[in-house]
Amino acid sequence: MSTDSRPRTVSIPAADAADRSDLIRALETSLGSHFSSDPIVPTPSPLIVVISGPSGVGKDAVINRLTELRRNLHFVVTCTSRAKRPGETEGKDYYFVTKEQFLRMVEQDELLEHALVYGEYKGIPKKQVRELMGEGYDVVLRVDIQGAETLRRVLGQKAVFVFLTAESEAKMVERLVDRRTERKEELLVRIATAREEVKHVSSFDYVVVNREGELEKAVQTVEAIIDAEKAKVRQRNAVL
Ligand SMILES: Nc1ncnc2c1ncn2[C@@H]1O[C@H](COP(=O)(O)OP(=O)(O)OP(=O)(O)O)[C@@H](O)[C@H]1O
Repeated sequence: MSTDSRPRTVSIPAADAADRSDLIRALETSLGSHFSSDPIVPTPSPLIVVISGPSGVGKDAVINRLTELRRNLHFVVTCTSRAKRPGETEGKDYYFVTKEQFLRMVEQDELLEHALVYGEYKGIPKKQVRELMGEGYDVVLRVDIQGAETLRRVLGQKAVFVFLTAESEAKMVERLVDRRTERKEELLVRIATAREEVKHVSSFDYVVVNREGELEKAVQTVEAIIDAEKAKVRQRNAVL
């Protein structure tokens, strides 16, 4: 590569008639340096996407589809002390641990956030987030509203916070009921909690409505948010 950056007087061939590489070479010579193929802006930093919202709005459904579509996005599997539901897989949906194992992780400061939710512990292992981001992956964290508030305190603007909601309370309840994974007492608590939780939307960066039968559209909106975040001049640069 030439180090002499002084412009030279060269004759530049006519743009409409000249051979393409002759023209480029003459432009380079005239400007005193080669045209660099290096990226003009650095590769965007790995992103932490926090997806939250009331029970039954479709967080799992959105995240499952999102990670199918975006190879560079990894779901950070939460640890929980609750029992496995039918169809759930260890290490894919959750890491299922005993209460004692969970409390040991808390003691050893291994969790980014943790909470007691409907009588069971849930928490996000720091190690997994660090390792994935170290390998250049974007990560998606799935937390309830309480967890999102804790993460906002811990991470501030280092992560992007997305509030997912159904289009109405009625739709949200229908989804929860149709899922048939909660007993009636649990349903009551989840619905009462959801009524309070929707009031917290203002502390999020984005809100996405997951309308009945329109899961793909909700997923596309979250993808658009990630793309916009990647195009930001000032990146969030999360370092844990
Ligand atoms: N857009 C949609 N239209 C219709 N059904 C949906 C839509 N999105 C999700 N569902 C269904 O609604 C139910 C609840 O969704 P999901 O389990 O993903 O919610 P969640 O927010 O993860 O709930 P929780 O916090 O209680 O685990 C599931 O049976 C899911 O398949």
